[in-house]
Amino acid sequence: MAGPPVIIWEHEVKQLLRYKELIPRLEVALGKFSKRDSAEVIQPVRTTVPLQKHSGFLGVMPTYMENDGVLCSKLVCFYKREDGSTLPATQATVLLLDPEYGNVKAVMDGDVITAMRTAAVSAISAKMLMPPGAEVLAILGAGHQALSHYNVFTEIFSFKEVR
Ligand SMILES: NC(=O)C1=CN([C@@H]2O[C@H](COP(=O)(O)OP(=O)(O)OC[C@H]3O[C@@H](n4cnc5c(N)ncnc54)[C@H](O)[C@@H]3O)[C@@H](O)[C@H]2O)C=CC1
Ligand SMILES: O=C([O-])C1=[NH+]CCC1
Repeated sequence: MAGPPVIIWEHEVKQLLRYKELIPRLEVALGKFSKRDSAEVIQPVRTTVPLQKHSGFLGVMPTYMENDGVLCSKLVCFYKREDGSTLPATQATVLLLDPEYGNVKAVMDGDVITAMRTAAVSAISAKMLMPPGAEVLAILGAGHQALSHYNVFTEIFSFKEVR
């Protein structure tokens, strides 16, 4: 009989996730996804449920990696907030399941995962597309994604200036 799921809170995800480990793992996962081999990665397009009354959406984002034995789904709610609102624009949770039995093994805070994963894949694309010798990093906005993009881009590249 499987025990109850482990809960991994935001401060624990923050301690565990490091760009220097996340980036190579994402590069491997993206490579597997590109092979279009269903034993490597099955990742259907995100399903969204409109939350019209609240100007938002629930997004459901499942993935199965049969060869790696990984079954998980992110649940993310995102909203169009009024200017000056202090409410979060995005809130996410990631569930890790046992693919053989179907029980939930871990419930993880998804906010830090969302911030870091999104910025990390931007950095991976920049590794391939950025002109050599680029000196200025420009970021539009100053929210969560702006901060995580600032963090990863300044960690792995050398810019003279950030705007
Ligand atoms: N593809 C993905 O995996 C993800 C995409 N997102 C998207 O990234 C965007 C940013 O998300 P967060 O950083 O979490 O939101 P956030 O609410 O923390 O930050 C948004 C920032 O944009 C600024 N902003 C809004 N309108 C602007 C304008 N016209 N000009 C300049 N700045 C403006 C706001 O002042 C705020 O600083 C959203 O569109 C969100 O849906 C977020 C998470 C994951
Ligand atoms: O994919 C994602 O995590 C999100 N998309 C828009 C807000 C969050």
